[in-house]
Amino acid sequence: MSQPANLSPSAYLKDHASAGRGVFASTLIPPGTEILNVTDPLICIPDDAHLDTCCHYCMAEATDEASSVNQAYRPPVKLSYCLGCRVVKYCSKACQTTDWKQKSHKYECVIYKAQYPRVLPVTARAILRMAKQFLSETPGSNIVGGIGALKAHAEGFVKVGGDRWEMANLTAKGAAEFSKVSKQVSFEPEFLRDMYCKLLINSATVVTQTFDPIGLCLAYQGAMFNHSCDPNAIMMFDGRQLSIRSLKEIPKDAEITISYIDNLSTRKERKEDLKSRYFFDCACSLCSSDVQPLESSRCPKCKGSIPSNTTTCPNCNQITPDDELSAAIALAASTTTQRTKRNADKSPTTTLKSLQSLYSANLPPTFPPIPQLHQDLATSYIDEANWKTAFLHLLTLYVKVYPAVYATPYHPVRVVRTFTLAMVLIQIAVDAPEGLGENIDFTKVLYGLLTEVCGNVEKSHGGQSTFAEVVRRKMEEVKVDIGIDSNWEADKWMGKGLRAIPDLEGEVAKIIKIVDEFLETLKSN
Ligand SMILES: C[S@@+](CC[C@H](N)C(=O)[O-])C[C@H]1O[C@@H](n2cnc3c(N)ncnc32)[C@H](O)[C@@H]1O
Repeated sequence: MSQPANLSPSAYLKDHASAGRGVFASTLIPPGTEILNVTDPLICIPDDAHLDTCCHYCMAEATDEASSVNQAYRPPVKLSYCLGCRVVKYCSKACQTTDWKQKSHKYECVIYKAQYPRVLPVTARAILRMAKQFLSETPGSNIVGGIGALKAHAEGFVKVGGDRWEMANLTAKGAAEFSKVSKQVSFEPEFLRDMYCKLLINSATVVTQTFDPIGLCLAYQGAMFNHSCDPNAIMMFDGRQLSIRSLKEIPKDAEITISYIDNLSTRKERKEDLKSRYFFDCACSLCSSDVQPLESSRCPKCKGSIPSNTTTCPNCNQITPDDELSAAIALAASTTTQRTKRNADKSPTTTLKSLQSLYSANLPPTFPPIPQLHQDLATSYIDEANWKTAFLHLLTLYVKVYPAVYATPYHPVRVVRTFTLAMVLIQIAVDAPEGLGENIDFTKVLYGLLTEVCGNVEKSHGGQSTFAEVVRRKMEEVKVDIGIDSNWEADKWMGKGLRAIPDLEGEVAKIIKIVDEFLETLKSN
């Protein structure tokens, strides 16, 4: 089987027993290794919500739109419309020229202009770009071979029918119709429908370095990796550059897997999601296991953890009545359904009420969707500059959730969220340090959090990444601002986490107390 050029020599492509092609380790791969790097994915474009705020080529966010973390330390980005269509924007002439010549904006521009002020949805924009690039290449080229080999699951789409199949037909028909204004080439709906199916099965959401979704990407090299709910690698983005990095040590000849979905969900939800979106029954090691760590419940008597496959507490032998447990689990499932509905009420008041109900039903902080609700609330409170409340939700995740769900301290999501926690702490220290439980030594905790982030960022994001640069600069700034005492050598504990720093024992105990008290208030409300 021919090997993609961008794949590291430590990985190889081969046919999998039950999942088509897959990528395998040709040697033992240490954690934090870059396995794939694609600087120029076939398609990488802003989604509908970010057409106005991201460069259509490099995906840079306009300065005033970027989240505070992304905005912190990079040159200001100003976007200007393409004067042809007035739909897409660029941060520089260079990006505009490359997109025009190499990425087929020259082709799209007239189509977008003809539809203006209506804007084509991201899937229609993506399939036109995909089809154009496919037809512009000579047969046998990498692009033609790459797109040709992608799974389409057309029979799956037909069989499922309903909304998804209707959407495939509608999008393809619409895009084919729009393409008729081009003097270069127009497409048949059936061809575009095939592209649409391939896009849905093989594309990924482009995220910022802090994991905020901004666009849609199709890189046939990245689409060769199969899924696991307990993946050993992760797909990341730095602008339009896609990489796949190992999350743990991967033994020689083991399959390298990424996760296609939100892993912080129950087995039932994960399996349903994978079946309906990717047409396979997940039989990964986690789905096959009797015990689902996130679905452990909490013993009402001793507060210990009860594994998901029993109702008896292994610690005190208390038996939780079956109906009590089933009611709590059903409440969690309906909260997830409600949260993921397109038009759901996402206000902090409603989210907080849901969170309080789940805690009142005696579920632990790791039970889905409790982590997601804390994250949703933290995001809303950050937007409102309500730093203290945001801090309490982020701190709960930091203390109670991340160590359980992201086993390694260098998991990129854990590192990014720890950085956000540190940034929020800075705001509190600046605005109003009093009134947060017992007085924490903000300086030490902040420096401790940043040493943790700095020590892990090489493995999580790569030392050359934009995020690593942001983190290093922030650390230098904080060192100067707080006048680091040269006797206090926190650098020694770089990357090990707050708990490992002896000087911080007292502060860590205070933090845990703050979180425990916060959870009690949520439960009793
Ligand atoms: C993005 S592609 C992955 C590469 C694919 N195996 C190939 O041959 O091109 C996604 C498709 O691969 C298959 N797949 C991925 N992970 C799988 C898994 N854990 N078990 C079974 N099939 C899987 C499914 O058919 C899914 O729709």
